[in-house]
Amino acid sequence: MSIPAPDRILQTGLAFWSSKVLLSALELDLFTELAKAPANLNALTERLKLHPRGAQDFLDALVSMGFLERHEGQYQNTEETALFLNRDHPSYIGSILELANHHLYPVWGRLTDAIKSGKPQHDFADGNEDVYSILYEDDDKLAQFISAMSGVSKTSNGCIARQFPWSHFKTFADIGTAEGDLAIQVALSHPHLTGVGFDLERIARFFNHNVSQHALSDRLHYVSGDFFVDPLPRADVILMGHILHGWDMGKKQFLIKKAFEALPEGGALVVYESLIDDDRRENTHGLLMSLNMLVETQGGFDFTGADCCSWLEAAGFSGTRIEHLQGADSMVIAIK
Ligand SMILES: C[S@@+](CC[C@H](N)C(=O)[O-])C[C@H]1O[C@@H](n2cnc3c(N)ncnc32)[C@H](O)[C@@H]1O
Repeated sequence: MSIPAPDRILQTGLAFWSSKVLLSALELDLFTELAKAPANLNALTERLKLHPRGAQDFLDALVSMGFLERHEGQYQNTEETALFLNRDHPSYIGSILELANHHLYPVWGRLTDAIKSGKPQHDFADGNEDVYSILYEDDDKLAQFISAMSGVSKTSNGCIARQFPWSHFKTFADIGTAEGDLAIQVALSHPHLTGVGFDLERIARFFNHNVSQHALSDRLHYVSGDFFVDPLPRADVILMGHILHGWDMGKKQFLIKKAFEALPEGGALVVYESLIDDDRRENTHGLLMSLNMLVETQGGFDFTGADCCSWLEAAGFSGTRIEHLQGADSMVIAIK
């Protein structure tokens, strides 16, 4: 009979150590600095303005975690960090980690209060404000959040562009598009499509800038609106990425109904999230994402594929099916 070991308990209980080392490395722009050229301890200590006391342990912790390499005293990025954590590289995904470092890390520090009270844990959480109206009051936080959305969604967006049967459709609308990464990836892969990004008015400049950088302004357009107030743009395919999980049950149903109304017969709704497995015991990321909605929003929660299919069918959709995208993300496809 094997005796249980405490290793996993300790690893999880202290996981914030390694998490914070990675987040601080990003905050210090270490990976971007090393993308210019490998450097030794002294050079990095000076360039990043580190105190000598912790510098070597910090850098070697990153080596041991597999985020840096060290050869003959010279530190350099790994293939992974060079690709994803160098701010100057097009595949940079660090913006979600920047959001985690500045915003989520302190808010998650109050998780116990959230679990006991059922309330979000921002400083403003006692009011009834929605998280966006507060986050978007500050230009820097807005820019960070919008770019973080592309960081967290980029890989799944690429899967949706490849996996969904786009050849059957001509138009699409991405609801809550942020800076339009999904719309751009879909349009780049399928030149016959035209699309709309729909989001709050304050996001327009981020979307338009991103779209023009990809020379897609002739096929992708922005429509400003509030999805709780304004009609959704009409299109053959409506996409909702990480939208429904941010809201309570009534608002989820309201948005699904609006999507149904905006689609033609035969049109498709694609909902994509970190769907929780139906038995609620395997997709840890999906379950933690739901707790993230607890600390972040007034009533949001994540859900299983079966939950989502049943809500879509209740709204009149048929032919619902679930397809895995990558990592913890899956999409639910439903036909009107
Ligand atoms: C969690 S982000 C998801 C962004 C993107 N779809 C993705 O998956 O990366 C939610 C998006 O919904 C937008 N949003 C929030 N409330 C909205 C509202 N009332 N009307 C329209 N868009 C809204 C936000 O501005 C944000 O871009």
